[in-house]
Amino acid sequence: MVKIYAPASIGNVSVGFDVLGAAVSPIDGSLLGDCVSVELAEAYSLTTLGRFVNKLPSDPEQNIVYQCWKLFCETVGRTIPVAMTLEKNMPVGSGLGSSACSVVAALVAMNEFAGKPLSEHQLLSLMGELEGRISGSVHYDNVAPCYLGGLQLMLEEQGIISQPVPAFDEWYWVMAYPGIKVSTAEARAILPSHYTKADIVRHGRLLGGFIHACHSRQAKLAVAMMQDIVAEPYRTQLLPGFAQARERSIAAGALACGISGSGPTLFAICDTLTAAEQVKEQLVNHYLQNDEGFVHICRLDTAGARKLG
Ligand SMILES: Nc1ncnc2c1ncn2[C@@H]1O[C@H](COP(=O)(O)OP(=O)(O)O)[C@@H](O)[C@H]1O
Ligand SMILES: N[C@@H](CCOP(=O)(O)O)C(=O)O
Repeated sequence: MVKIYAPASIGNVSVGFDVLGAAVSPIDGSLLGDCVSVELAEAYSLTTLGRFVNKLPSDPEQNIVYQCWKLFCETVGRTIPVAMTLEKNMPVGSGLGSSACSVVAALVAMNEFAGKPLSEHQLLSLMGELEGRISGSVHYDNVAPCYLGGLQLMLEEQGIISQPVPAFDEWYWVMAYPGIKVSTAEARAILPSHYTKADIVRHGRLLGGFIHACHSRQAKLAVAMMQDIVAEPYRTQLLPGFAQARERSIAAGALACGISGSGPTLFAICDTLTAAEQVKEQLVNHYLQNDEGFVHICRLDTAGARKLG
């Protein structure tokens, strides 16, 4: 039996729409991610369990894990009969890369089970394709960090999909999921299809500046560059209380704050645990909308998808 855990991720990280992503894990050791296990069986089956199992599609063939199994078998050229189990610990439509967690855990588990017939590059390509089926267009900013860990920049040139960017070890990432759903496909559909030349120039300056600041170890500059002009101005309307929650987070000591993926999860970066705890308190009291919501203080998850059993 192979069991794989795949961690939550922050798509875009404000400044890199579709091209920057970060994997995160709570500092209290809890697992914020999905697990998929695979064992030999006479025929394919999928069992689902976990806190958010009731948010999955009722038709098992609509579950992305089934589609992962099917595409994996097609790619390796043989039908592999397995019993798969998905522990759905991630809320669906949360902005925490929930579908990516299932996709990454399922494909890594299948690859391990089958004796690693696919390379890292082949697996990542499949992950992007499956994520594209769900959100309407291929983007790797959740699957790449979820699979490979850390802060990842999508390159998609010269046979390279993604490469790591050095982040700042002192940063805490406070993740607040309010408990409501935002569909990634819908949050993508409301974005403009054209941007002005001024926006393009500013976006290039911010993203280039952020990556430069990471490589030259200038944390203050990196934080200053974390501005989202591509998605946030248009998506804020989908996130009740986001603008106020951001103001409260900054007032409580956060260095930066933005939408995680397409939301509704918000992330806030702090450079001390004291500040992270103060931000967490503000978000628990003012951003959560129901008892499905939660706030976790996280660190970057540098390991990515990994074997649990
Ligand atoms: N294993 C799965 N995990 C999450 N979503 C799934 C899964 N299988 C199918 N889906 C469907 O994929 C869509 C995921 O929605 P999306 O807004 O992209 O979520 P997220 O941003 O959290 O990944 C939902 O319609 C959901 O029903
Ligand atoms: N770059 C994508 C990221 C979507 O992340 P998700 O966690 O909301 O699926 C986007 O912003 O659309």
